[in-house]
Amino acid sequence: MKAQTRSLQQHADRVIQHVMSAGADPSSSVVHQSWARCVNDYGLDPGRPRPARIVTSDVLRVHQDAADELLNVARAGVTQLYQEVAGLGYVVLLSDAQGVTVAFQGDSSRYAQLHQAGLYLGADWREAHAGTCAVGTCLHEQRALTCHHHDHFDGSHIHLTCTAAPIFDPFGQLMAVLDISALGAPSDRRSQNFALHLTQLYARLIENAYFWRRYQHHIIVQAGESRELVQVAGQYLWALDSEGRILAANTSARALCQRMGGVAVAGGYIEENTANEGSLARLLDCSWSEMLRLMGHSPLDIRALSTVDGQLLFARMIMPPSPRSQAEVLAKVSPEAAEPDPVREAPLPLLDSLAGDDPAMRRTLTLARRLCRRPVNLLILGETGTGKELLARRIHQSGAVPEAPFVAVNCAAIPETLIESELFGYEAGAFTGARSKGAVGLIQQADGGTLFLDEIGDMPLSLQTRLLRFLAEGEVTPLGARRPHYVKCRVIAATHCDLESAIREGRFRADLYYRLNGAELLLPPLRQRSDKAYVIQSALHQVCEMRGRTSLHLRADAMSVLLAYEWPGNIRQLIHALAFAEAMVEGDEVTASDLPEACRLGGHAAPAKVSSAAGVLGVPHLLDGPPILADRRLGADRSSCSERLPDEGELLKQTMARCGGNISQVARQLQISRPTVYRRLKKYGLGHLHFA
Ligand SMILES: Nc1ncnc2c1ncn2[C@@H]1O[C@H](COP(=O)(O)OP(=O)(O)OP(=O)(O)O)[C@@H](O)[C@H]1O
Repeated sequence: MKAQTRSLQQHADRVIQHVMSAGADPSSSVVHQSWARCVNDYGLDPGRPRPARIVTSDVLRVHQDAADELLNVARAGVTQLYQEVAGLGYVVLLSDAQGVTVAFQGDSSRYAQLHQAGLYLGADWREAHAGTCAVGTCLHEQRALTCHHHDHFDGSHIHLTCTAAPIFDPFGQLMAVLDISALGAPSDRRSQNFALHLTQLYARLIENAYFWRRYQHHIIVQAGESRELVQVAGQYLWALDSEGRILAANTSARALCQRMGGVAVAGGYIEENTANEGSLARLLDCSWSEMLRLMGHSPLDIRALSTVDGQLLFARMIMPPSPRSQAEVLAKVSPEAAEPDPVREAPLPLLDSLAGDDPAMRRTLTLARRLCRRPVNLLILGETGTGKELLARRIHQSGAVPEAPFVAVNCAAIPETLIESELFGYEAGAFTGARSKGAVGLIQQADGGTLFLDEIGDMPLSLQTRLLRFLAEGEVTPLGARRPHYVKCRVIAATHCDLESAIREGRFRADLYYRLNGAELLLPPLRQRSDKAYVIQSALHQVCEMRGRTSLHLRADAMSVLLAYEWPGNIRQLIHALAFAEAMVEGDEVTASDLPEACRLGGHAAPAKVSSAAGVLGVPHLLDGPPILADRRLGADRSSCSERLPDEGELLKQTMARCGGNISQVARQLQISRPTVYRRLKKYGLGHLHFA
């Protein structure tokens, strides 16, 4: 016992001595830098060993739910790795990006001992709690490492040997850490070299399995350095859209991109030649049509291609499975199995591309995919700017009749006095001010298609009753008309309001709520999405298209700012911020200083709760898609909320300068009317400046 205490004390003294003399010297080893963090940043004391922290089962479930999509593929990898190393006394842990062990395999006869050592399901291995350790330090360093015996900071871990490797998502964000640990091992750390290789190998295996699953409905190009092995071990993976643009890449492929032509993969995400303008053709020195010709017919067609810097690669292309060819195969086995479920089987890229790996979004999109061709009304819930209207449009476009009308109505933007005539239409002379020929209502215009009722929570009670009648009976009687019209359309309603409290407070009819709510689709706020990097790249792509840019990419510092910001105005605000940066940037590389001040200062504003037809916060509201129909008809100015916003004047000035003072061009670029350009020039005192 005494000897053990003495050994712990010696370890603690050694750690402290080292931290005192070398501090956080960046040239020191990974382990020593971690020791310095433990003392200086986390206030840990090596002389006071801490018991392992195992989170409660409720907390564990939350972590496991969040990692659900990864766990579905990773569990098999954990089990297989365990089978390889169990005989050598190792256990296997998979921890999430917060350091909590979400999957575990170990010798059940030693569970008590393993539990005490923290080698257990639910163990929290963050550096800030556990000190220097393989999982925690790997999370910090984002690279594979071994933490052997006295490398550990905490004296209670010095008998362990642990090796961990990071698992990244297809955008380079760290998702999880795979670890193998043993309670005892030879003192020579070289005994762990093999463990390091094996853990890295399995981390890549899990990462790639996740990639394949995530992009199973996309074109995938797989490449490797050996023709014989490419099918089983082609280490480079790219997911592509139908134009050959890179949507995502695995770790090896991202590293290859980085090496080539100055393509930066800062922070792990794909930039420049890839996600934006970027096509695989620019990396592989072969046109997209040529690639399709050579490899597009069968995954067995393996072709030798050269990278633009001359490296020889063998590649094959895997097309997304087509429901028809699957049906043909199935028909040979069992005729009834050949009946395809058109919704579940068909790839629906319009829906799928709305999200990366965020579990909440994937759940929403799975539901949307199942329901898009079924005649059910849908209710979309989410804060302002989270993409409710876009999701509604994509559901419509993925439906059975995409060419049918999609009619969008913003219930909050239409004055109460006009909403009835706008929705239901009116006969000639139905009321004072009515057009002489009457007008077809918006509901009738949606016949055969989709009626999108945005901000349904703001619909006046009297109108709710009429809407309910339409939903129940399919009848629309225009004002002043004697006979009803029969209209068949799907209704998708959306709101940021809590409709259940509105019902309790008598502001919303419960029966209407149930009629509208065939299924509920939840859109998480951007700040909670784990696929922020994906959304940022999609938004950047959108801005490039709107502005006619062929290449624009984000430098690492800009990406860090965008990832760290809270986005109270959600994706709409993000798009405005990127549009602002596009106007500010010199050249093709957006840096942090090109972004609006609100983002750079790292504002952590409260989430937007209020109803607002325009976006809120920080950046002007200039770039929405086509204004919704009801707004257009009523001439509503959706950008009116932006009057308060600080960066609008600067953006206007920049755009004026870029367009040489051509007002029509400025109006087009900012997607506002010419009178609004003049109004804003006056407002910001820019009217007197000459931009030509
Ligand atoms: N997944 C996405 N990827 C890229 N852009 C998106 C995505 N979702 C939404 N957007 C863009 O964000 C902006 C806001 O989206 P949208 O108008 O659909 O939000 P909303 O929730 O309906 O907003 P509001 O509640 O204010 O009506 C649009 O420009 C839209 O194109």
